[in-house]
Amino acid sequence: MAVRNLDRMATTPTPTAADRPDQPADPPDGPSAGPPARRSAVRSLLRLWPYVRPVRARLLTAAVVAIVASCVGLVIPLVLKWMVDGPVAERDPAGVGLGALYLLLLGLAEALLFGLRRWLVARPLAGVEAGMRADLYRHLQRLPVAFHDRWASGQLLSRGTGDLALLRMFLAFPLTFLLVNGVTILVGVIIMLVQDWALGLVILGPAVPVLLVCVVFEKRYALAARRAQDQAGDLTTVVEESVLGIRIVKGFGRHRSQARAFRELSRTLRGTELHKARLLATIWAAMMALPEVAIGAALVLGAVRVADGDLSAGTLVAFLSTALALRWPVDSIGFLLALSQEAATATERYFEVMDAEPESSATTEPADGDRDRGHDGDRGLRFHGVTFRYPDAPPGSPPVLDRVDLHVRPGESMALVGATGSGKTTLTALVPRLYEVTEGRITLDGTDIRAMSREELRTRVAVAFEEPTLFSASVGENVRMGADGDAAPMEVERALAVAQADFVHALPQGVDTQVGEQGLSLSGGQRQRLALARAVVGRPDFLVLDDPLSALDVHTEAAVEAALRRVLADTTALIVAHRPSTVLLADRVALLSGGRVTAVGTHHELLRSHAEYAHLMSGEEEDGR
Ligand SMILES: Nc1ncnc2c1ncn2[C@@H]1O[C@H](COP(=O)(O)OP(=O)(O)OP(=O)(O)O)[C@@H](O)[C@H]1O
Repeated sequence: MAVRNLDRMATTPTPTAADRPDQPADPPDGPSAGPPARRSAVRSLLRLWPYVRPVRARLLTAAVVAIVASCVGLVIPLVLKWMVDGPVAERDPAGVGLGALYLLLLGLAEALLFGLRRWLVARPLAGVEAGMRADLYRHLQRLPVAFHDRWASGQLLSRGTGDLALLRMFLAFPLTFLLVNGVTILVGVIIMLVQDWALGLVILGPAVPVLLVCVVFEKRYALAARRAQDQAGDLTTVVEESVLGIRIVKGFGRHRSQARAFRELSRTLRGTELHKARLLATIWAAMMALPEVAIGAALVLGAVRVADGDLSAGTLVAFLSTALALRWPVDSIGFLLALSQEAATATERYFEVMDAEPESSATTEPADGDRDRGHDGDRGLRFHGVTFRYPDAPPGSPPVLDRVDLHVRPGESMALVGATGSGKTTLTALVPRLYEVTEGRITLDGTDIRAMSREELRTRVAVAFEEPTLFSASVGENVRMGADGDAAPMEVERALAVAQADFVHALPQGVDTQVGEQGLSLSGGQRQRLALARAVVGRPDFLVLDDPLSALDVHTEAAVEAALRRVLADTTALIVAHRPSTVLLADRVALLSGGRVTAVGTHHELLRSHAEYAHLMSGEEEDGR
């Protein structure tokens, strides 16, 4: 199926956030889970509280330290006033020297306090980020396959990396500095009003237009930030698909079209980022220009009043120094608001995934029919009127599986045959509960699989798929994953022998050889055999194999089957098969057609009695002989 996905990727670009540049992008979580059209940034950010709670004391201390540091900065103008009206006016060099010493000490204290703040927050915030990332990863593992079918992996990756980094930055800077700057501005304004209330009012003049600009900016920036973050997720998806599908991209000469798709997405993202930059530039300009005009006006008015003798020169110096000291806290508000908006968006995107319902671990009561488990007719693997429709299938579309009845007897191996797209993979995916049946039930030795815990089910049922996924680990570790990682070396050897994976011993470090990302350094057949060894290492009662031997030559396949029969004589197996060679090795065959099992029998019986089966097998019948 992965190969199919890559094929699709190479030919049909999926719709992305970038295709909808005029709207905030919907998360790819189905129609109902889109972001609210208008949301409160504060409410979104409040959801971070459970993560911030454990480090709240540190954050609060850091904020207090920053406020003290900032207020220390505001004392400097008062020392200046004292110097200008005192020692400077009186031409007292010792007093000026003392004043300079005070200024130096105040500056030093301010710098040290800001340094202390950074030290206080660095470690706990790295912990918050790591904790959130661990929760996200854990949650992703628990989400049903249907969720992963719907979501582009790049969207998930970008949430686990870029968005979380944004959140750490928000907790380190904007969260603290919006508070620190707010308090600094308040204290500074009070100092200025106390110095001279008329000049203070002049300085306060631009407050109303600045507030209006902030409100408009906040709304627009929220939309732009959401769009940019979603588009970054789309871009990650394209990069990831191109890297994973590099063989198909190269094999089909798709590098130009992939490069074009990448360019288009990055151009769209660049456009959105420029839009954000323009919004940011506008608010910076407003936040810098308006207070600057007010300071200019206060300077003129103050100078006139000093000339008239209404105001002391020291007061004017102190007043203007305070106003200038407030410039950075005011100027940076736009930037801090922008970061806060991005953090609110990142929080929403994070919780869109975290809010998705995980696989339920609850078990249901066994149906009445399940109570007499062990009854001969019920033993083995049984499908009872199983109907299945994919969760994201269009409403009204016919089910993929329609009232399927099938009984694989204990110890029997049953081949599942059907035209491409007939639902074979889907049927096998229902046994380990990768998807839940829509109607009907599946029983293992008479027990409904929904009445078992997932752990129990996955101990009893092992699976291997046509496209084998190997993890970046040693061969042994990959195989042991089939037995909760605790299979003895003897068991691993046995499983490798069943899967005819003798090639492992010729690898540089034998079973300790690392296999690369997705085992790309091994051949398709070798990977399939390792995946099969992983499936059998735990000696499962039930084995579900989705055409896992397709890449093997007929002789190796026969050897694998013979070993499987010998070693796993008690195992009940359902094997999706395309080739007559595979089918011949099964005890019986079930034909899946039109979503139903239309015939069950031995290969030869079906060949004689069933035209569709004969037709399906005819393509390779000659080769199989
Ligand atoms: N995740 C999914 N979401 C929605 N529809 C799906 C999904 N996976 C498969 N389908 C659809 O379900 C139907 C059965 O697919 P399935 O993969 O089970 O067929 P198959 O018999 O295994 O085919 P093949 O022999 O080609 O592997 C197809 O029409 C397919 O498009």
